[in-house]
Amino acid sequence: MIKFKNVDKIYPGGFKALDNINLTIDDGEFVAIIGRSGAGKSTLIRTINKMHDIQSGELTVDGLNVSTLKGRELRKFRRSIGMIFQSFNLVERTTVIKNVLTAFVPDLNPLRSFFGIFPKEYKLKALDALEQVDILDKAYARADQLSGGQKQRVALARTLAQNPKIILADEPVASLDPINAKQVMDYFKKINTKKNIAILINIHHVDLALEYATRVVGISEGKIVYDGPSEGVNESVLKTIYGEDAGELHFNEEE
Ligand SMILES: Nc1ncnc2c1ncn2[C@@H]1O[C@H](COP(=O)(O)OP(=O)(O)OP(=O)(O)O)[C@@H](O)[C@H]1O
Repeated sequence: MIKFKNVDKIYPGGFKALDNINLTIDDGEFVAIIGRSGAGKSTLIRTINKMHDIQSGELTVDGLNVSTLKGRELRKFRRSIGMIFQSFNLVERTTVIKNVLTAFVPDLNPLRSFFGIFPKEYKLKALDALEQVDILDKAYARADQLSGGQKQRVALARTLAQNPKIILADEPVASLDPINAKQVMDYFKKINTKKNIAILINIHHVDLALEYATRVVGISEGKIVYDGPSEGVNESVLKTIYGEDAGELHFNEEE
């Protein structure tokens, strides 16, 4: 369970990017975070694995106070939380399987890690993760030979290899065409339902957010202005989140 209690995030320079956030996310939920550019979506997601520190309030994950974590404890904590980025963050000039195997680097002794020697058990786990996102046939292809959608599936496999309880995804489909975007979203859904992994996804595509997430959190100027089921997101909610420009989203209540 992720719990924000009166959380503020203030960037150096004094900009308040999160303003009194109160939010509880249970195990296995699929939550989309939506809002205008600069609303604070990335900041919110990145406080959860302490990529960003908070300034006040309390943020806990399964009872652990995130602010107090450091060193080995923080590294262990981060391994239980997968992170997916818009830009995939793969090592392009190496194979797909080696990219997935990087998930196990923290488990290796330094010598094995230096030479990139992975025990068979880890290779089998990496292949299994690739199979879960149906990309096993590309295991020995170089990452730079894959399409954007395939790269994001490899990134998902690498995250799955970590055996996370939570996956944070920061605009994971923003650079994909609509077909690949839907395909990647299908894998998020599959992982969420089959493995009961909580998914928190920042997304600009409102249609995809409503189709895939069961819960939507709308952010505006660092504040939560909507938190409820996807079905509850109507035109007036979109106006609250996006302002009057929401009309341009062509939201259709009858869909
Ligand atoms: N390192 C930083 N230093 C100062 N201000 C920052 C920093 N990172 C983000 N901000 C500001 O905090 C606010 C929230 O940024 P954030 O990236 O969380 O927004 P976002 O909703 O994810 O936007 P986008 O959809 O464009 O990615 C923005 O006004 C941004 O300019």
